[in-house]
Amino acid sequence: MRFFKSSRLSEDSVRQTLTNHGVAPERVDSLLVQENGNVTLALLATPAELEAAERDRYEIEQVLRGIKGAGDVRVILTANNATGTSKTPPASGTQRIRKGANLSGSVKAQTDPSRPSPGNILSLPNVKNIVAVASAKGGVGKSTTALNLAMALSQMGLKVGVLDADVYGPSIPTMTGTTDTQPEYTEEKKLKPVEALGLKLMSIGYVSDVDAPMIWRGPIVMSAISQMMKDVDWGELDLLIIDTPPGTGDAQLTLAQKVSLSGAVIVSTPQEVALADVRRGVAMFRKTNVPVLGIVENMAWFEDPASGNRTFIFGEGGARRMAETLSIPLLGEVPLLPEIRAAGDAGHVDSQMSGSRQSELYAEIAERMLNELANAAPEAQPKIVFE
Ligand SMILES: Nc1ncnc2c1ncn2[C@@H]1O[C@H](COP(=O)(O)OP(=O)(O)OP(=O)(O)O)[C@@H](O)[C@H]1O
Repeated sequence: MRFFKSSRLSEDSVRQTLTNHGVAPERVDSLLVQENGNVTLALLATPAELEAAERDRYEIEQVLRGIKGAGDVRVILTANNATGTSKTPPASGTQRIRKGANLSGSVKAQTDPSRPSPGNILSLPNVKNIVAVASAKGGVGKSTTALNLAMALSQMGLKVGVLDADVYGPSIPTMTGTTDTQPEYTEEKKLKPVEALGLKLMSIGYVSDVDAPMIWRGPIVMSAISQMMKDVDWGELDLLIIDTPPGTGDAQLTLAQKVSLSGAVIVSTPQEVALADVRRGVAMFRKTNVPVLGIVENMAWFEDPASGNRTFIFGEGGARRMAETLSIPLLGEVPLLPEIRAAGDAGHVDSQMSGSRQSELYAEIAERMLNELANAAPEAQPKIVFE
């Protein structure tokens, strides 16, 4: 899609208005003024100034809405890119922007006496369960697990959404072949999730320019995630799976504290060094009273396609032992399967699903996870009958 400067409302006049209201030009990360007067502005903010920046964001939105000729106005906060340099300005005649997101809306704040931060708990009224899929390290197959698990749950007849909150490397658009899809808006100016593979999908990759590596710290990660939760029209869902950013730092802790999670699934590879991280992940969720539904051991072994012989590249049974030690269920062991990698990279995760080894493995994992969820929060369960 190409955007052209408006004859009525120009980028220059918006910039001038911003300057008049004390917004330093270097804080403008990107600006889009569409022909119909819609304005989308990304403002730079550092984690330290986030609260004040949120107030600014609101005020600036009001000011821009007041300009003659302005249509929909969206102001979003963003972090500096890794080098601290601003991005290349748009070519003349057209204006480039992070994919625009209408990220204003409402979310029901819910108090939960069992959580350490009873204020600011984010829940979604029509979503029965929110489950985080987490890993202490990147690259262990967290997104692969989140997506395949979501698909297995959907194939059981549940309404499932996936929120790709892996701000460091959103991979759900690639894995679902939806990188070129831009979410549309509802009449209420909420983002419609992208629908693919029977799932409702939303990713930071749809609403942000992911070309530039970003520094995302806890508050900014949380701000992005809460915007993606509350400003997306998820509709009724039995389960929303959150593909979380890898790690056990402040970003993950904030997420565990502030999102009303029904539970967490931890993904790990089997080697000891990875398992040491699992302890930290489990401790973090336990500290925030989020039930750990279990561990998925990914890349558990390599299986020779010809002979069926297994090679335990990363060691054998590590996650099983760790699950026993920590008294959490082992939801499943997924071997290194070339078709899992190929399907994920090609954006055809569903191509191997029907009746395949992969589909059976993830169906078992999904079934165990639902059982754990039923134990953790029996009153919030989706109704499902196994035959
Ligand atoms: N069981 C598996 N067999 C074969 N390939 C796999 C398996 N699990 C994951 N992969 C591949 O490993 C790579 C990393 O997986 P994925 O993106 O899911 O990891 P991640 O933990 O989400 O990583 P990041 O944190 O960097 O996003 C992908 O190319 C994926 O297709």
